[in-house]
Amino acid sequence: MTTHAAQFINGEWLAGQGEAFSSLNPANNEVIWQANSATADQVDTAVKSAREAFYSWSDMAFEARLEIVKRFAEQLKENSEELAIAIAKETGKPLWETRTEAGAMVGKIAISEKAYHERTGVVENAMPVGRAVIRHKAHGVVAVFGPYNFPGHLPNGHIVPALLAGNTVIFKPSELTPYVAELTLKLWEKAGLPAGVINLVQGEVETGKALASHRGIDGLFFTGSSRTGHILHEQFAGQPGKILALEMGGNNPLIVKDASDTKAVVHDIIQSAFISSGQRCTCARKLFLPAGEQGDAILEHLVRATKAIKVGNFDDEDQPFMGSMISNQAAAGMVAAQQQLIDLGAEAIIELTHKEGTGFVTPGILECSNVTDFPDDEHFGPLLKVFRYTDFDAAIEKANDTSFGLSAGLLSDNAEDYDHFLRRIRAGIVNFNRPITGASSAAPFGGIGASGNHRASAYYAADYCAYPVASVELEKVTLPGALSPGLSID
Ligand SMILES: NC(=O)C1=CN([C@@H]2O[C@H](COP(=O)(O)OP(=O)(O)OC[C@H]3O[C@@H](n4cnc5c(N)ncnc54)[C@H](O)[C@@H]3O)[C@@H](O)[C@H]2O)C=CC1
Ligand SMILES: O=C(O)CCC(=O)N[C@@H](CCC(=O)O)C(=O)O
Repeated sequence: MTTHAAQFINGEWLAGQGEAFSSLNPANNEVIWQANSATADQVDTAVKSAREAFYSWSDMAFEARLEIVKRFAEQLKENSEELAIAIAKETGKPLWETRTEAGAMVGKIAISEKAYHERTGVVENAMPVGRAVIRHKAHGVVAVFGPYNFPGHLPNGHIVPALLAGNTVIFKPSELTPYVAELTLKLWEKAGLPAGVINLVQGEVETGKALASHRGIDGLFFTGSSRTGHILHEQFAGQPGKILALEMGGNNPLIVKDASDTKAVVHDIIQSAFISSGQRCTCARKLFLPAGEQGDAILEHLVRATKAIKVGNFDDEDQPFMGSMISNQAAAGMVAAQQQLIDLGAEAIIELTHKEGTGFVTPGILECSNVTDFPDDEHFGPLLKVFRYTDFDAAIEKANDTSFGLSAGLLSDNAEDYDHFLRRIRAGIVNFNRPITGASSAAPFGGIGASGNHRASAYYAADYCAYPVASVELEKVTLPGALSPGLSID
């Protein structure tokens, strides 16, 4: 495969002037995309073109911006199958799942329009003299960083609200999913977005560093690992004028207590732990099961159902539940993580296995109740750690024993247990009798602790895409009826 013009800067597709890099289909290592990365100079040009486009874009009426964003939604709909296939090829996720990702990208437009009005609209309040008006203004030029696991939907969740609010954007996708990013930008281009309003800089970490450290950006919206998020947070220290929104990983607990429908419990555990081959930030990593017969029965059933999970190619006619992980390296990392836990005293109830040289793994379950020195790491793959408990409060305490705080769930027939759980558990997403993956775009999406910096995305993305401006206004300069004591204006 030859290299090609993969940088979209000021409305033009340009060849990168940096190192070449490529994207592989993780199921068979076929090269599906190859190009040269953007250099720091090219990132600089992209920032300048976004700055130049800012006034004309932000001065446009909201409805005019919305019209273009809606044309993008039309493009997404017309090209949804091509996009779903691209996501599947590049990430390894099965087509049934990537079709929902393409659908979520379309859904994001109406939700972001609603959120713009409801969270950042114009509000007027009468005052004794004049009126108080709240408006919101775009920050300016913002950088969007995306992860590989939802290469379409998650960057889109920053880009759409950012553009609607009037910002101009420089998008740096994951270096593992450049192909999906390129296709998405081509749809923005077809939608007629003016030159410079969105720019794409492709590359590996060096390109990301050049963009994140560029003095010309007014903000950075990041979805990715906690490790990178923390680096960015340090880098942004001492720059209070720049907005930084961090959506990072999790080490998410799911507790089962007195739930009578074992099949439903097992279903919700599997959906929570193994969907997307465990590569969702919301995936359950720790499962708390009651000690005793009830927990034994659930575990037995879970083991049976997990062993029956179909793993396969994204385009298999008989669709698998799990596709390949993002890369051979990520898959090998899961085997290493499993071994580390076993060395610490965990027992493999089902061993996670890796088809070497590919991203394919089978799901694993580890019994970890006796591991004392448990690492607080996000293992971003299909490896579920089981803990048995006798006391509900002790289980909640252990569930909270993490620096992360993204998602958490309770499966129970007892609503009072949920009330208690909701009060005690520390997470931004807390579910009851539902899987802890599959969050709604119509709700805020974000975590606390090492999972985020209190700037939730999805429905609340509008909040970090604009700043509020408070004005006290009167049609004409008018002398007040009563002057302040000690004043005489003759
Ligand atoms: N909370 C949330 O909304 C979500 C969080 N995630 C998290 O994302 C992670 C998986 O995504 P990855 O692509 O592996 O994340 P990552 O942190 O490796 O990369 C994310 C982006 O940051 C860039 N980057 C990496 N190092 C950088 C640096 N030093 N300076 C500037 N840019 C840099 C990458 O090139 C990429 O564009 C998981 O930890 C997952 O939990 C994924 C989806 C949703
Ligand atoms: O961003 C949104 O519109 C809603 C959040 C969302 O879609 N979350 C997904 C995937 C995020 C991840 O875990 O990587 C989910 O909760 O399953």
